[in-house]
Amino acid sequence: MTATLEAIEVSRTFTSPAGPVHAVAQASLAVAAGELVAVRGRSGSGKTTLLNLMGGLDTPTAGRVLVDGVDLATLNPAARLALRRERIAFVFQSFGLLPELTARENVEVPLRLLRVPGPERDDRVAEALEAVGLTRHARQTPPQLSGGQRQRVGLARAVVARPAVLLADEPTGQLDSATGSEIMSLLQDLAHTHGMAALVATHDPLLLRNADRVLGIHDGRLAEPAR
Ligand SMILES: Nc1ncnc2c1ncn2[C@@H]1O[C@H](COP(=O)(O)OP(=O)(O)OP(=O)(O)O)[C@@H](O)[C@H]1O
Repeated sequence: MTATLEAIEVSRTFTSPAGPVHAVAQASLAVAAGELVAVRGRSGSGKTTLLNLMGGLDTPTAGRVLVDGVDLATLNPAARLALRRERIAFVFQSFGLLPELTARENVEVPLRLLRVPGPERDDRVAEALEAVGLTRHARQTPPQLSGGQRQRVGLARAVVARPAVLLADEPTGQLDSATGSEIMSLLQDLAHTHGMAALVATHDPLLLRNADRVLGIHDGRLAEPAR
């Protein structure tokens, strides 16, 4: 089976006053549709850098990143932006919600960017909120929601555009461990149900039981398995 998300010998080297930093070094990985892969590593091991490369937010110094078999480096900036909007979704530790908008309106944002017509938007937002169990809270704004509920809004917003790839950077980092486990389990359900290739960075070993596969990252180098 072709992988939805693939890295081939990807490296990212930063220059710093102290010399080059090899944040990611020759990383290769493949995530299939409907699979949730966790990348586990300590602070500074290269998780965020790897996720940014996989989502086209950063460009590798060497190697290739493929989404649906398309090498991101072959796309011009407009095509890359379009691919990011249509095929890739991010979930952040800090939720990344707009505090003045309701949960419903936050989830609607990606569909507005994609110019999805109003009635279809309404249906898809309702469906996404239901998938994360937040229908009753649709009219509340983020400050009126708990941390776990906010992250559910973040997940609904991530899946509403039906992306092929879901990237989550420490999505449970701000939550207590029980709520964090619930969110991780929901992420896995969403990946399975929607057939998304999901890549999740975490340093929390408790969350790994909800991953279909776990990779370790250490000094920018991936290793498998890491249980
Ligand atoms: N823009 C940059 N310039 C220079 N060095 C950077 C830059 N971004 C990241 N690094 C370095 O690259 C390495 C990997 O950082 P990265 O943020 O990917 O780690 P991480 O595993 O996500 O850490 P954390 O769990 O703390 O978020 C670190 O040594 C970091 O200092």
